[in-house]
Amino acid sequence: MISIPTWGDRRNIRVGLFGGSFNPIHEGHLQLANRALKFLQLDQVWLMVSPGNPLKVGKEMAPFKERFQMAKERVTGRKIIPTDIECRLHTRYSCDTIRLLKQRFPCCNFVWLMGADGLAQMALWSHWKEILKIVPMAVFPRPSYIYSALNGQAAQWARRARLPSRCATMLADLQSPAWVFVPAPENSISATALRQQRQQ
Ligand SMILES: Nc1ncnc2c1ncn2[C@@H]1O[C@H](COP(=O)(O)OP(=O)(O)OP(=O)(O)O)[C@@H](O)[C@H]1O
Ligand SMILES: O=C(O)c1ccc[n+]([C@@H]2O[C@H](COP(=O)([O-])O)[C@@H](O)[C@H]2O)c1
Repeated sequence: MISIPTWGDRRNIRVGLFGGSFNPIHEGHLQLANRALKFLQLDQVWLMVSPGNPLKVGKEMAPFKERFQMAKERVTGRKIIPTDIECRLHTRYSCDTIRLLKQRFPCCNFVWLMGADGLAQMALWSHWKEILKIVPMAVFPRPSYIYSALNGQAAQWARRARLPSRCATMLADLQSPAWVFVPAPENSISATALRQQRQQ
């Protein structure tokens, strides 16, 4: 269950929404979540284990329970919170998830977090333009995807909404569309490579 901290004062809490298959969770995911906490000055990152990426139907996928359990075991600390919220909301498409979360948690200012590969293929997502219009977004480098991310259809469509990385600390509080490409160390690890290693 997600517990929302309450501040004695005023402000909404800043939450990074980090969705993924996490099949399995790995160091690249944790690096991204930790970098987001610091660089965007977030209060929490919700690591939303996907019941099933709509673009990965038919691909090798461990059962949801197993992926969620691995995420809970791997994540330490209180700011990165593995959650099954998409199962609870009965959503699979990110746009539906974001719409519902914004309604249910008006005390939260959300930012969508993803690696460069996500932005590179975002134009294949359901209602991708609406996603860009309703939530600010932070994109993190991933080897071999940076060029396709920054030159892809989604980035080009939203090019006027791209802000310099020095704006990252206020991204959660900004009106969307707004997005930042976050400078961060690159890590070539992938869940695909880990699954292949296990099979050898
Ligand atoms: N090495 C990495 N560097 C930066 N971002 C990453 C990295 N690995 C995963 N991500 C990001 O984490 C999120 C969840 O990714 P996902 O669970 O699909 O992992 P993956 O390693 O890409 O899996 P697979 O190889 O099975 O496609 C996505 O936004 C993805 O861009
Ligand atoms: O909404 C969509 O159409 C959509 C299509 C592909 C991926 N996503 C989301 O993107 C996030 C990353 O997915 P994945 O499988 O690459 O880890 C996860 O939250 C998915 O639900 C969403």
